[in-house]
Amino acid sequence: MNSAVIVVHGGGASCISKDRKERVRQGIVKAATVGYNILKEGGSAVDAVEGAVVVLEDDAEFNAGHGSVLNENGEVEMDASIMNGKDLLVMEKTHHCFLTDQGAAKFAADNGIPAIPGEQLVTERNKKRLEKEKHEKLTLISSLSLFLSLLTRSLGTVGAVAVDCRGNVAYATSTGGIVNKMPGRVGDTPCIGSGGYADNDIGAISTTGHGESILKVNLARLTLFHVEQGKTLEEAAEASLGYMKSKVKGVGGVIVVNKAGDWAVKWTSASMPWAAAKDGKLHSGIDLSDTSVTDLP
Ligand SMILES: CC(C)C[C@H](NC(=O)C[C@H](N)C(=O)O)C(=O)O
Repeated sequence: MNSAVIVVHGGGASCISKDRKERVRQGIVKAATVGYNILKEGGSAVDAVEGAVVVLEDDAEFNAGHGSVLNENGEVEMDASIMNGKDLLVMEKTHHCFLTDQGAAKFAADNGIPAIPGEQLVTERNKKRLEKEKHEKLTLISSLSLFLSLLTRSLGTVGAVAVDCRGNVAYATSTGGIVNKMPGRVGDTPCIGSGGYADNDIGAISTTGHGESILKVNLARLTLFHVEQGKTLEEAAEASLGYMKSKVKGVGGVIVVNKAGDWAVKWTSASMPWAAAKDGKLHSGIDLSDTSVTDLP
């Protein structure tokens, strides 16, 4: 029997205020705990990553589901993907890999998923964020302010990777994308190989960061390629994030697990809220300096 492992992330954040930090940590810990309990009850890795990501989608602190950032028109347009490492299956109820817009809405309705009006996902914080972004875009004069605005543009994409007791791995990633994006913009998050990847023979990974950069280097598959070549999860993550930075100046973060139950978290953004549950212990952190380990209930 494999030991169950789940790792979750809450995006590649920039500087988070102290009180928000606490709410973010609570959300991340809750998601990891929910996912871990699913695994402990014998649930599959796919069920665990889905359960963990749903917790974060419902939490308005994160840029996914309720609390998603807004596009140029002030609307929510979300991207998400999920994958089973057992058979590389992306969907359980269709053989297709991608569904968008009206087709996705019809598929959800046909499967009994209740429709929620887009406005219900819009929060005051994100309305303000869009206004600020639009204003800054008009007044940007120095490259420093451009850099700072890029750093704060989008934070709170969510993701999870897990190994279940049967040794299957899975990932799920979900996001509202980047604030003030063009309607119709598709990021890395729904794209298999960029927003994540899962293959029992290698491992599972979920990514966050500048979507256009992640897409250009296929960050998820690139990281697992390094694992296939014999690097440790940590070394592989460092190599792929380093490549993305040097090649396209993109920052981001990844969480990775393998069948053996090894796990790693790595980021080149200022910080990345994350939590990992394994062997009854919960590891979590936001900045490089604040990793903590506690016993799970
Ligand atoms: C500045 C970055 C590190 C923030 C990061 N953004 C995303 O992950 C966006 C997603 N990959 C996309 O492009 O649609 C976040 O949400 O935390």
